[in-house]
Amino acid sequence: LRLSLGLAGRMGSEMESSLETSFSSSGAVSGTLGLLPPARSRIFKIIVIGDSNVGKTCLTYRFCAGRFPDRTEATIGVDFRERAVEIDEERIKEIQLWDTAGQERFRKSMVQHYYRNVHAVVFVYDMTNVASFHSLPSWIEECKQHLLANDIPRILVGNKCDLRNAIQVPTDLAQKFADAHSMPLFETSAKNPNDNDHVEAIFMTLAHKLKSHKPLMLSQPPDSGIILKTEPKPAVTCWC
Ligand SMILES: Nc1nc2c(ncn2[C@@H]2O[C@H](COP(=O)(O)OP(=O)(O)OP(=O)(O)O)[C@@H](O)[C@H]2O)c(=O)[nH]1
Repeated sequence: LRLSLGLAGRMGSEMESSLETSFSSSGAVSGTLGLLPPARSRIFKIIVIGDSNVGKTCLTYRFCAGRFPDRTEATIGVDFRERAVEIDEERIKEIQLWDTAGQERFRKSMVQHYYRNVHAVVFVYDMTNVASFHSLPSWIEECKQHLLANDIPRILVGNKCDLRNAIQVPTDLAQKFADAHSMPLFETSAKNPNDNDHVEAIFMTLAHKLKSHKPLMLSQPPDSGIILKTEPKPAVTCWC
């Protein structure tokens, strides 16, 4: 299921408490999700941020659709992808991945919406592009500026590890950075699921960390799209 909201113009101030979403037949389809999720599902909102071209769309697609997309275009605004998962044999939870635009011109008007009611953040860099690694402090700074609580789980993901001969960011350097910012580091490939840390395992690890968080509530209006209503901020959870 892909919930698409590409244009800033569609995101008015009512977005603070609700998101009007629309279905896209061309989008990612969850392996376990029916056409409409059950009412009152638990939703974990995870934003995926990093420079343009690092592979945010491919990573979220890999997790939600189970494969590498045939082609991608620069994300405009934000794309949502969702997948229902079972955690510790508990009832189904919705993992909602916000695939944000890396290009400044495609994100600036809606950036404040990304950061509302976030449960976790995934910072992505491209292992074959050292500039995307050097940009990470500015992404961390952006989170700070949007008053993201310090205790919100964050992870660092180096993508494209399948391009072995082109690696520019050594693991030990990335590990030092991750340690300095108290984040776990994962190196992966959205393209080749057999390389290093599996995308599936990365997001499921995050979901396990989140399971004690207070959920967003989901309700279904009688004759329109789905409305996701936010509850008060999630309870504090330790990321350790
Ligand atoms: N070899 C390889 N290529 C990848 C991988 N992940 C993404 N790519 C390629 O990298 C390019 C950018 O991928 P996207 O997922 O669109 O990047 P993005 O970070 O979403 O970019 P923006 O939407 O502009 O922010 C595409 O050509 C992908 O095919 C990977 O794991 N390995």
